[in-house]
Amino acid sequence: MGTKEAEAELQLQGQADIWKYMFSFADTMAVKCAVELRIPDIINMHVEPITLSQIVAGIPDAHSPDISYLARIMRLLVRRKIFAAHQTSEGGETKYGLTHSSRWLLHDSKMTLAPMLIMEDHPCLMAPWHCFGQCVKEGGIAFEKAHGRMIWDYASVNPEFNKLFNDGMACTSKIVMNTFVSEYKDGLGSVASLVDVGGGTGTAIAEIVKSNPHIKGINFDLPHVVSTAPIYDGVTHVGAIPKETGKVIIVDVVLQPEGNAIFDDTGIAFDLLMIAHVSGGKERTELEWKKVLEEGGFPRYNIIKIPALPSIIEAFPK
Ligand SMILES: C[S@@+](CC[C@H](N)C(=O)[O-])C[C@H]1O[C@@H](n2cnc3c(N)ncnc32)[C@H](O)[C@@H]1O
Repeated sequence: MGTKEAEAELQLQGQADIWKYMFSFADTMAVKCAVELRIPDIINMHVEPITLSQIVAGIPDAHSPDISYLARIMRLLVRRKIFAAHQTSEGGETKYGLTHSSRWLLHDSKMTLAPMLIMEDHPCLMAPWHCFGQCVKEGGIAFEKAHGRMIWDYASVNPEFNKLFNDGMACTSKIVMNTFVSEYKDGLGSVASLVDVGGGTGTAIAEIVKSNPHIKGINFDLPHVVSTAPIYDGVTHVGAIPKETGKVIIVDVVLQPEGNAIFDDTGIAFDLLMIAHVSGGKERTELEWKKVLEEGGFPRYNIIKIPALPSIIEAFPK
């Protein structure tokens, strides 16, 4: 290929990339629609792949459904491997089944990302993403620019948002803790009491205590969050870290900006999420964690990689 043709090809690819990024949100909205309509649950209930009419028949309150819209949304979702399309016979109706991705979107499953997806893609939490330019130009907090107050204040006066947020966090915690308790057995053996700082409604500490009944669990969060938290055996509130024997166990992303592991891209997106939703929050590279921990009086640390988005960071006081 000559230089001119190669340049033209690169230009065309560049244009195609921009079209793709311009409409990346279409994937998000299509998945959100499927979760809102509980399509994964409807398919799961039937056990076997089902037709569009069967899907529509299972959608609650669909009084005058438009199946052609659903067909077009499903076409994209099949392309993205969220659902699998099965052609039963030549010219026969397509049937839709679950995939490894949509199994994570079942509402009534112990391990689900559905509440997190509904939360993150809610207009209220999407609005701050539109304020990034403003943040770069003048600093400040994206959520506050979009909603006039910080996220935790907003949640404290808006019970519906408080529930949306806490439910999203709780389902994510359950997934991460499932991996955490099996991958960090040794680290938990010697722990007598454990404080989850900013532990939300206590899902994480409850999961830890359930499989480690020797641990006294303490869930620490804001009053409007704790007041809606379920009661868990072995979990109470407030605590402190003993100087000599204590450690801080952090379960958070360790960014690998150049990395190619399966969660590395999502880690970078989570860092932007921190700009969008919280004040001063960020995801950190190992070097940044080291600095924060040293400044906080925890000069020794281990990073334990687990098969999950976050890693385990054990930090020990001087
Ligand atoms: C990103 S959420 C994490 C929730 C939980 N750790 C989880 O992973 O599911 C951050 C939590 O910090 C809590 N929080 C924010 N500021 C706080 C403060 N000053 N004191 C205690 N908790 C706080 C929020 O209410 C929220 O539940």
